[in-house]
Amino acid sequence: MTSEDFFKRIETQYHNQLPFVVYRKPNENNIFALRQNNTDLFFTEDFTEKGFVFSPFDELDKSVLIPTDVSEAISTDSIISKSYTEHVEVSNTNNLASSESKTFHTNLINKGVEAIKNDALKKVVLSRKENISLKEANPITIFKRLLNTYKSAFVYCWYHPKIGLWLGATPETLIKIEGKRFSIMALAGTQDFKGTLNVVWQNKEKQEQQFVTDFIIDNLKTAIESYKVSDVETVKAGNLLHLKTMVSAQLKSDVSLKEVITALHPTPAVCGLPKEEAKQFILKNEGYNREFYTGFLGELNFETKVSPRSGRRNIENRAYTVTKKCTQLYVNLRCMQIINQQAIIYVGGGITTSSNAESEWQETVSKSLVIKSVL
Ligand SMILES: C=C(O[C@@H]1C=C(C(=O)O)C=C[C@H]1O)C(=O)O
Repeated sequence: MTSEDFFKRIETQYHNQLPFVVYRKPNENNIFALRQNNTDLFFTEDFTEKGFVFSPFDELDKSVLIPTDVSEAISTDSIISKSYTEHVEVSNTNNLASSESKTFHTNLINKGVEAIKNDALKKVVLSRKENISLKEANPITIFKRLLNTYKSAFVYCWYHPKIGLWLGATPETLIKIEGKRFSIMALAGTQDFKGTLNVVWQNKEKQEQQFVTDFIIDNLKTAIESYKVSDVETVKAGNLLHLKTMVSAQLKSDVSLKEVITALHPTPAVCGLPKEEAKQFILKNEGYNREFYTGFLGELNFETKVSPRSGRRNIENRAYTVTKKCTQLYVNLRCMQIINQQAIIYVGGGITTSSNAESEWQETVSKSLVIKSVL
């Protein structure tokens, strides 16, 4: 489908207030969309359903599903758009609120550090939201800018008339599962990108990233056959750098996707350690509802044709190509919600015993630029 037709269909869907999701996976060209043909609100019961899942931070809240069987699936392989370079004017009307917001956030961070020093927590990810007034708020235009700006992110725009409209460009994969093989990303630690990947990381960042890797292994130990952990790598995400490792493993045959997701989400990359205590600290102290920020989203139980990994490439062998269930979920970071003429941007960072409130505040400011730069 041409990109004009593709985006026309998305615009029509939005205009008719029907649910849809449009997205592009990291470093890929194809842009996919699901257009739901009614306004019903569907939820996943046990993650055996097929569709695009949109899950909140608090796992006690329900995960929304755009089921494939009531949706039209469309795709295009490029974005050719006249409008994406138009600049939407931003007027930041909350400069006053911003100094209040800084005081609130730095106090929150100090409270987090105190809880860690008192041994109530080991790590906690603390966040805030920021409102920006938009003069023009066409989400499809903003989505195209995100596509053009963040090639290595998972870029999406998700809409349901009964929930709202979310957009984002996240650098973080929660999990990829193909059959019983899976990989999980442990991403944490942040510094500004200053032209090179060759940078020095402080112990604070190394430690907070290690917490995430250890958590993944500890929590999945009984569910997996064996596992491999990659070396720690510095990766670029927009104007920022993070530390990343990949954990790959084979799931035991009797383990369900629901068990894996329950064991993982929310990871210490977005919540903290111990998980339940950190979550309670967040719910009690952040002073707002994260909703879908730091939740996860993506393709649930999509069918993909997989060829055998080795063996002779002959016709006989090709007959063995199998259809496997594939799930690719991303953590909902570097995201915003659009309500009327307002963009609500969500940003946070990991707090450990050696966190400094001023630099943690600055980190959220840098993270907010990922989204602000396309508004
Ligand atoms: C919480 C966010 O990001 C997470 C926190 C990070 C950190 O504390 O360094 C880095 C990447 C993400 O795991 C966010 O972007 O809002």
